[in-house]
Amino acid sequence: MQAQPTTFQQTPCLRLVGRDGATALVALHGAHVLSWIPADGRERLFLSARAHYGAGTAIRGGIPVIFPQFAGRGALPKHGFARTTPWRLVGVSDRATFELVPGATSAAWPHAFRARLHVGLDAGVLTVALEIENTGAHEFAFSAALHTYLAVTDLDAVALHGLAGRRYEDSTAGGAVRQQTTAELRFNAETDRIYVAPLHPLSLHDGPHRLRIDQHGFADTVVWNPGATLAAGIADLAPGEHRRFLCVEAGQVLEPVHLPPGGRWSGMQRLG
Ligand SMILES: O=P(O)(O)OC[C@H]1O[C@H](O)[C@H](O)[C@@H](O)[C@@H]1O
Repeated sequence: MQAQPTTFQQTPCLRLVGRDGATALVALHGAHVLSWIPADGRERLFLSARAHYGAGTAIRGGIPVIFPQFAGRGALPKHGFARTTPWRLVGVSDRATFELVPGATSAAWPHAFRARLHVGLDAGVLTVALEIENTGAHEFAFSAALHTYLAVTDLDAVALHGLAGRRYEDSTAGGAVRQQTTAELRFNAETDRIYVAPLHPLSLHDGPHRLRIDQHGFADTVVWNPGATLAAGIADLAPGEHRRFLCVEAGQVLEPVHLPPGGRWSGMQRLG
C-alpha cells in the first residue's frame, strides 16, 4: 500500500492507494476515514456537503471513531473525544496506523491508554481495526464504535439483510428491547437500533449494488439513519442528505469493556 500526505478541506490527511488502485482518505483529525473508493471508482462512504472540519468538531460522514463513550451513555461529550481530537500517524506498511494517547482533550477521562487505528486496503475490501491498550496501573472501562456512514444511492432502494430474528434496543423508543421479525430492514423513518451480538456478515442492498459488512471483536451493531424530520434539525447535513447514507456501526455499546492494567482489546469492521 502506498501513502502520501495531503490536505482536504484544509485538514491534514493521508491518501492511501492499494495495489489494485483503490484509494482511501484518512484525516488525522479523529483518524477519520473520509473516503473509500475501490478500483471500480465508486465512492462507498458518505461525507456530508456541510461537514465541519475544525479543531474540536466531529466530521459528519466517513468513519468516525467513537471512544471511550458511546452516545450520551456517560459523563463525557457525546460519543467521547476520539473523533474530535488529532491523532498521529505511526507508520504505513500493509496498513496505515494512527495513534491517540491521553492529552488535553481527554483530561475529563483520567486513564492511561493507547488507542491505535489500522486502516487496510485489499482488493475490494476496506479493513478498519481499533486497538485499545491500558498503559496505566488501574483498570478502566470504555465503549467504542466505528460509526461508518455507508453511501447509498437512495434510501428508498436500500435494504439491510442478516438481522432477521435478532434482538435490539430501540433508541427511538427509549431503549425498548425488540426482536426483528422481517428478513430485511428498510428505512422509511428514523431508525436507531443497537443489535445485540448479531451474526455476520450483513449485506447492504442498494438497488443493484451489494456490500458485505463484517465485524470482529465488537459485540454490537448499531444501525442509524435520522429520517427526514430529525435530519432537518442536523446543521451539518444538507437538505435531503439523509437519503444518501445508512450508518452501520461496529460497536461495543451495551457491555463496556473492562481493561486491566496492561490489557489490550481490539475490534474491527471489514467492508467489501
Ligand atoms: O450526531 P452524532 O453525535 O454524530 O450522533 C449520530 C448518531 O450516532 C449513533 O448512531 C446513535 O445511535 C444515534 O443516536 C446518534 O444520533
